[in-house]
Amino acid sequence: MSLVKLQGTPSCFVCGNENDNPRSLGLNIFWDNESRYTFISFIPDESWCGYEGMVHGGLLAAIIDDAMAWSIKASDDDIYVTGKLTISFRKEVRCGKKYVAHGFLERKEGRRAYTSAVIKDEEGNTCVEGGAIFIRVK
Ligand SMILES: CCCCC/C=C\C/C=C\C/C=C\C/C=C\CCCC(=O)SCCNC(=O)CCNC(=O)[C@H](O)C(C)(C)COP(=O)(O)OP(=O)(O)OC[C@H]1O[C@@H](n2cnc3c(N)ncnc32)[C@H](O)[C@@H]1OP(=O)(O)O
Repeated sequence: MSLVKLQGTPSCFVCGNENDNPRSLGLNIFWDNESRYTFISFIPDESWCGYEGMVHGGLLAAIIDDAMAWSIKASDDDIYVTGKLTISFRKEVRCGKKYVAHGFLERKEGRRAYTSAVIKDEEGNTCVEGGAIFIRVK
């Protein structure tokens, strides 16, 4: 594994910093140059919950979205926005446990970039799967 830290977007809800966005989760995003995927490690706390102890699915979707956006951005200076996002919640994500998200750029077709992502627990179980079509805006 050869991880490179990506710069993040200062005001981003997922990968920003507390000065530019006090509500940001402040997650660090890394790029694995060998495996060609993004790497986001996180331990959700109670403030991430929907039901008690269970992490809110919308918040996991935001992490998945970021993991995929940065899989494009890692090798492309153009700006892409999420056009279509799909999520499958396979296994509950619990507060206080450690997880990792990976985003993959599958292919590009014209202005579209097709991506996929997973969130796994420490045992390697897939908890969330995602897919997206991003559209290049410039
Ligand atoms: C925009 C400024 C952003 C500034 C950012 C600055 C710095 C960023 C730096 C680093 C960023 C790194 C990481 C980012 C971190 C987090 C990422 C979060 C991402 C988001 O959270 S971002 C918010 C949610 N996102 C939106 O807020 C999009 C709203 N929406 C639109 O802005 C338009 O809807 C748009 C532009 C999508 C299309 O509009 P349009 O008029 O330009 O293009 P048009 O409709 O002609 O489609 C052209 C081709 O895309 C295909 N196409 C279009 N839509 C599709 C869809 N939904 N599904 C499948 N294919 C689709 C067509 O089928 C056609 O395909 P074809 O060319 O083959 O015919």
